[in-house]
Amino acid sequence: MAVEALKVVITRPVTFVTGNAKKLEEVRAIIGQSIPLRSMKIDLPELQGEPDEISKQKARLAAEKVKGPVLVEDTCLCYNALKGLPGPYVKWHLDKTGLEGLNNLLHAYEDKSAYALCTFSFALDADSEPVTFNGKTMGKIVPPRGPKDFGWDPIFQPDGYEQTFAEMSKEEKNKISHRYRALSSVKAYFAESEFVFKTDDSKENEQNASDKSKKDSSVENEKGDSTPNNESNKRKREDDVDSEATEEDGSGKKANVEKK
Ligand SMILES: O=c1[nH]c(=O)c2ncn([C@@H]3O[C@H](COP(=O)(O)OP(=O)(O)OP(=O)(O)O)[C@@H](O)[C@H]3O)c2[nH]1
Ligand SMILES: [Mg+2]
Repeated sequence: MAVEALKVVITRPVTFVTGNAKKLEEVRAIIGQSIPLRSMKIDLPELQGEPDEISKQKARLAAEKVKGPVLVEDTCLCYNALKGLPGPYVKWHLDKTGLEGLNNLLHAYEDKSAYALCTFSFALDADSEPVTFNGKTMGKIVPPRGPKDFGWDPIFQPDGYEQTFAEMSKEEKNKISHRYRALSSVKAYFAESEFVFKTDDSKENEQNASDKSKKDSSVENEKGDSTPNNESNKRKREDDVDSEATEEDGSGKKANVEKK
């Protein structure tokens, strides 16, 4: 009885909210079946500040939209010579100046060391304080090598490896990446938590994932409003989540979280 009283029953899968299809791909590969998960494309605002606060605020905004349990993440690429910059602002550097620009930022410095940082936040609902999980991979910034299909992977060479993230197989990257490390903590948190998932619709959500004809939801079309330049908002980035990667039940149900 006492143990049951501590259980928190969650009746909907955790919604991973992102606008980035490549992130989603890696998150799915790393999480596997360990947590009931679906995804939703919402372009959350690009916030300023420290990584933990940015990630927590993303979770609060996502939980307000989803009205249920959410997982979000924010990724930083931090140069030691620049005291952690570009950090959370790497997306705009990449968009505006490309890989070459990201490389040139270190032109005047001998120290090319850097780290990739991933900060996940989980919020049970819009009223709960988000819980944050970090993962870091140390490495250095090098001239681009490898396929250019995901962000700054071609210029990041993790310590102890001769290859950049882009040159590695996905399986190899997912064993050592910032995202893998942060998700290890997320998985441990759920394994040790008082949460019990009773998600009748988990089958349905898996089907939605492979339903290629599923149309974009109204939530999906909501845009964050902090993009510094409308032009870059209009441009379809190759790593944007497309309708194929979107799973959304569109129910707008209230948070299905019962505290027993
Ligand atoms: O080479 C890479 N390897 C990675 O492992 C990785 N993870 C993220 N990124 C890029 O770094 C910026 C983070 O910004 P970010 O966290 O705000 O992401 P995002 O806006 O694309 O999606 P989201 O915020 O909707 O989840 C964006 O340009 C991402 O494309 C990566 N690039
Ligand atoms: Mg973002």
